[in-house]
Amino acid sequence: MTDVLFCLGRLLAIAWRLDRRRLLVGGGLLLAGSVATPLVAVAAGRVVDAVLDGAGTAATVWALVAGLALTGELMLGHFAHLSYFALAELTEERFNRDLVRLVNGTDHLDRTDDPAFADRVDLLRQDVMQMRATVQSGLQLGATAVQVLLTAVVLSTVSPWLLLLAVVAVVPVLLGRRAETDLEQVREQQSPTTRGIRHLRRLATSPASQKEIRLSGGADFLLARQRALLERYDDAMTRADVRYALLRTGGQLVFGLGYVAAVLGVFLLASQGRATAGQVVLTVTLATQLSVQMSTGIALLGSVHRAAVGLRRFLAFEAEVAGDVAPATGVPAPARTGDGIRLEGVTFRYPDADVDALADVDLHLPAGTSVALVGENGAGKSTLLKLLTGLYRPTAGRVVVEDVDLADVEPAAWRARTAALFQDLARVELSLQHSVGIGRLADVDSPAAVSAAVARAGVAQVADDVGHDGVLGTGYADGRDLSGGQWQGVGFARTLMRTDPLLLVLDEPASALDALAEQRLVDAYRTVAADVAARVGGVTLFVTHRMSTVRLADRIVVLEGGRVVEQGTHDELVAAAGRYATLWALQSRAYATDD
Ligand SMILES: Nc1ncnc2c1ncn2[C@@H]1O[C@H](COP(=O)(O)OP(=O)(O)OP(=O)(O)O)[C@@H](O)[C@H]1O
Repeated sequence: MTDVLFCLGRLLAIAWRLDRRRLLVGGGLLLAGSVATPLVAVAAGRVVDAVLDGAGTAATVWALVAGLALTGELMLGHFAHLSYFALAELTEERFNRDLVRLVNGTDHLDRTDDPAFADRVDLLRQDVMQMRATVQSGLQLGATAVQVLLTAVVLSTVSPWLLLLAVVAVVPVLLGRRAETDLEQVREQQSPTTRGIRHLRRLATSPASQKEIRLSGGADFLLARQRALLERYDDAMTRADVRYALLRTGGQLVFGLGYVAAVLGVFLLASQGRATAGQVVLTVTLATQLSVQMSTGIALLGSVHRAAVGLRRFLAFEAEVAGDVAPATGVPAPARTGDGIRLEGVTFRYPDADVDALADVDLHLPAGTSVALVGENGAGKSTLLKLLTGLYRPTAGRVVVEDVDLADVEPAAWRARTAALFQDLARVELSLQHSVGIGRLADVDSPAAVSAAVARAGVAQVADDVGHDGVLGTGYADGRDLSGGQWQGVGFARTLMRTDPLLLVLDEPASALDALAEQRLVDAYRTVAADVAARVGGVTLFVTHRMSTVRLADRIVVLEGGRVVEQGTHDELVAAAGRYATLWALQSRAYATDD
């Protein structure tokens, strides 16, 4: 019960802050409506007694009271609904906003890569929907409690023994709550399965994967896997539903027996002349109402209880995120670098992985240089970039910028001084202005800043075709879809919104580009790298498998199995006749053969 009270207190306090007028109007109308139900029963009893006494006027007055109470109850309910519906919308919006902030609020990506984290976010989304309804449920629960209280008071005027009926009515409430808790537990245990079902559904229908699925004929395979998961989910939920139904039926049965005893008791009193016919009618009506009120109460309590579980989950998540956000250390990012960036004994292992993705890496990236990272698939190149951009924290060792450990630099300050284009770049389906502008929020609405970034990235043609207000992609509006290479170009422009990065990172920036576009990108990259180097001593780090581009770098670092195995200039590494020289020879030969 403490959970329910805590949840109601918290949500009503939020609703109070969001719109106290609506909360008061909705609550007030519901409370007024709750008086009407017992009043109808009292009036019905009085009508019967008045008719039996031959008191026509009294019968008419009480009949009018009953009619008015009934009409009032319906109308008040309707107007109350308008108020709490609007409140529910506001509450949902507020929690959704918080959720987006929290999911993006951690300083590091470590948990975002974790499937369990995705489960939790999925569940939190459902919790928000549940909490949306709870302001309404909470108010209705209050009104129902008042109804039950009034009903009990009126019943006690017939016989104090009838108060026992209200006590018996608590049994279904308790069993109902127990049933809800059990069901909620099973639902939570099943969340990896439901996530799997949703994932397979998305995989089979999303435009990104549709082509391959269709061509490979994989739809049946996905459907079969989805069916297997659905069966597992249905099995678990059916068992849980049966337990739920049994517990609730047990509770209702206890109340049913109490109800029968109460009605028989009043019949007995009437036969002894100790109760009037009107009181028999009153008891039968109120006892029936009590049953309805109690089951409404149980349902509402269940809904609030579920919301309470969700709210606890939400608050725990909020506290965790707060714990993950480094306290503002006050160490700002340096204005420019003279020494560059150093990795000292850096080791990194992904959560739940068995081996290190990077092991004991010592590396100096001198200020103002452009560095190419080379290595086979899985060598650790992208991981290194993620550590340098501060998205991950090293498991051991440190990244140092101008003698300051990156761990001590305020994450937001470091992020503001890094610009990155990752190979799994985000297709930001907004207007071109915002899709590019979001790269530097201060200039998100500045057409001049976006035009400059677009020009520097060499994708002015796309901007000319689409226009700044033209929507990119077809995800939410009738926008213009771009080719893979054009998306990459737009991503590059987004990266270049940051004009003074200490670290510019490009992970396979040309993987989707044709030869001409690649050349344009390489030219743009060289200009930008030189500019960044001259102005702030920034380091440009890029990953590419194309050796012709690698060759242009001031320095080349070769990674293998998470370790740095070679580094130097192109000429030095070719002369060393090691790993790099082999890769260079392989690609040169391929080009020579192509020729
Ligand atoms: N999110 C993750 N969770 C667990 N392991 C991961 C994750 N991302 C990468 N890895 C593993 O870490 C190692 C290094 O991966 P990384 O993506 O850094 O390689 P890469 O050199 O960039 O490869 P590629 O050239 O294919 O992009 C690989 O063994 C990979 O399987």
